[in-house]
Amino acid sequence: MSRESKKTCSAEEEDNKSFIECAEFVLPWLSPRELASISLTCKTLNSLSKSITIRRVSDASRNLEKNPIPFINTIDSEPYSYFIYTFSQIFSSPCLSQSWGTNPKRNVSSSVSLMKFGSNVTSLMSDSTSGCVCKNCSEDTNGDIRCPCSKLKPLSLSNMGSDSSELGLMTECGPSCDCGVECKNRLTQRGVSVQVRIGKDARKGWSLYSAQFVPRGEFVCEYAGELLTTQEARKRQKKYDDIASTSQFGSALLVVREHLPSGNACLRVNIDATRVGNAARFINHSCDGGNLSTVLVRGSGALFPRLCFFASRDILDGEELAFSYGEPMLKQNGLKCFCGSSCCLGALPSEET
Ligand SMILES: C[S@@+](CC[C@H](N)C(=O)[O-])C[C@H]1O[C@@H](n2cnc3c(N)ncnc32)[C@H](O)[C@@H]1O
Repeated sequence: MSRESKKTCSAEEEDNKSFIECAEFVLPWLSPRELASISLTCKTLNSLSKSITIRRVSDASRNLEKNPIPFINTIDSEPYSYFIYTFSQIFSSPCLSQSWGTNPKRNVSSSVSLMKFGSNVTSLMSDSTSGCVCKNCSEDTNGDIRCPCSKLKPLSLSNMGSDSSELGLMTECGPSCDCGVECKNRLTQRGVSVQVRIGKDARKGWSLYSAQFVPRGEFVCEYAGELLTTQEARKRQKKYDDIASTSQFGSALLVVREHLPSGNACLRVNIDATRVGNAARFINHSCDGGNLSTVLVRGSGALFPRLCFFASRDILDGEELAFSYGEPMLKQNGLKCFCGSSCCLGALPSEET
């Protein structure tokens, strides 16, 4: 090979390298449809798109959780479910975006969105004076947390129209406390705490399974998503109902009501995990209450409580995770329930939002 053609060749290689680098940066921001269409334009982009799909399938959490959360679909050809990942609740915003499937060897990660979501979470504060000044709240010999933040008086609660006794209340250190994320009184603030995987069921769609033994009482995960005003929640629910009436579509909008002991509703929290959420958006309903209990967790200085799931009994490795979406108030166009429990009522609970 002449010196001239060697030179041209290495210039081409350089061009190709920067093309791939540029594509590696841009492609993880694309939706599955955009990724599929761009993969048709050239061989290089096709193989890059395939590797991005493989990375997406291997971890729904985009490296944001301690353990990867893989998708396993043996039912049809949909490789993964596309949504924006957040490990806690965030204020809704029309223009959220997040990359997914970047090459872990390159220094292009989801950290931009993580920072964005992180600041969004801390801005959900009521005041900065109610927290503790402990440096790291510790447990006493009985296993109780020694911290003023874990001693707030519980309110009585109800969620999604269900019986008030079903929803517990916990208080933790929050954004206005001095202690850090490793504090013992921040059990529910470190993301999904057990190993899980997302599988597909022929009738229920995507479902969340435990990938380890989980003892009764253990914290599993938060129900993360967009916090909506009631007006926005009603608007979205209507849109979701319309879509569900003509196609197989599962929304993930939960309404939680917090009551005063008198029984009058005092706070309503609308969490929509349909577009932005975490692994909990894949937890299906079970008429027998499933294996998860719901607990509202209030953090000192936080404006809104967070909805968290704890194991209501021992959960075996491979078991599907489920909870009760609430009382069945059957609508004419209500979705069929396939929970398979002996007390199944045949329809999913659906409340007027
Ligand atoms: C929070 S999402 C759960 C994840 C959902 N399966 C998916 O594919 O994304 C709620 C939706 O899942 C479906 N679903 C949940 N529990 C179900 C059940 N027991 N039987 C049938 N469908 C169920 C319904 O479509 C419901 O609107």
